[in-house]
Amino acid sequence: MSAQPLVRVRMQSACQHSKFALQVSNLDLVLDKHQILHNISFDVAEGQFIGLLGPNGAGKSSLLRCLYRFFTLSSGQITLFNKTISSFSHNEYAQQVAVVLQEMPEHFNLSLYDVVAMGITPHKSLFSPLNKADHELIAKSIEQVGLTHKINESFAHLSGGEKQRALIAKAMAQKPRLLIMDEPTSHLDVKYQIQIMELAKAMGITVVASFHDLNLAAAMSDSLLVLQQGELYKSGTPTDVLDAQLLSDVFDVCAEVTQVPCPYRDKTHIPHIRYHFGYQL
Ligand SMILES: Nc1ncnc2c1ncn2[C@@H]1O[C@H](COP(=O)(O)OP(=O)(O)OP(=O)(O)O)[C@@H](O)[C@H]1O
Repeated sequence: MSAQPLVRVRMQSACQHSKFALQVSNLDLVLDKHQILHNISFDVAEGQFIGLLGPNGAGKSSLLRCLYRFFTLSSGQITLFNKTISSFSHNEYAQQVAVVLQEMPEHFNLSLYDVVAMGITPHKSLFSPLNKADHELIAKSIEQVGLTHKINESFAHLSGGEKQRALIAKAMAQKPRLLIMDEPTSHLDVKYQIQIMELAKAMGITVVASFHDLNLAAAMSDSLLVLQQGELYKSGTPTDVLDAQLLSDVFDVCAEVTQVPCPYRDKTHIPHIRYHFGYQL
């Protein structure tokens, strides 16, 4: 691995003076005596869309689990809007951070509507009923993911992709300031892979999302973080990060990288990867 010096990375190219949503400092994670993450530091400016990349086992889910407090750091610090994440109460954190995972939670007896309504819970006091604005927000969130026709169906009976879209709608109803997504498009057909990421982007909030589709990550992300063997290997804009050398060194594939116009940013280009096949020959 052509390791780069581990520097404190500031991902704020689009907005030099905005405040940081997230600051990760010298993060180490040790599980069962194994060092899973090592000395990870980066800052994310508010409103940035960050793509988290790396091969299988690189530590993407583990890093995201640290961000959403499923794992406790072995050392280092994470702050959300200048406040260390361990100092938030459970409810305060749920008001700020929504999480969409690739695993499906079991909601056996709930309708799609009920599941999306759960997104509003952190903002309601105990036993306070949903009001008209809440119902409108739930219906609008469901409409935005294209599931209005299934609104009263059992969540358990939805397809994998429909469940994933329902969980995005729940995150939208939650109105978070940070959205964490761990491979949220894994069950989706290609149209919804793009649409879900565009919906997340349109929320206008800070997003940290892991991807295996590098072209989708390049198109959606303001900045990329590349992990390898638990370390931050490279970071920067998609154009800075994704080149043939990195794809060979980190992902062990042979590919050609060209620059194509970016659908989201005028006059900018983003990398487009074309993989070469024939590894078994
Ligand atoms: N609870 C755990 N206990 C021990 N080791 C773990 C635990 N969770 C993850 N690991 C290990 O940490 C490493 C990183 O796993 P992680 O799931 O974070 O990788 P990833 O980049 O998300 O991989 P993938 O792309 O395959 O989902 C792996 O070697 C994994 O076996």
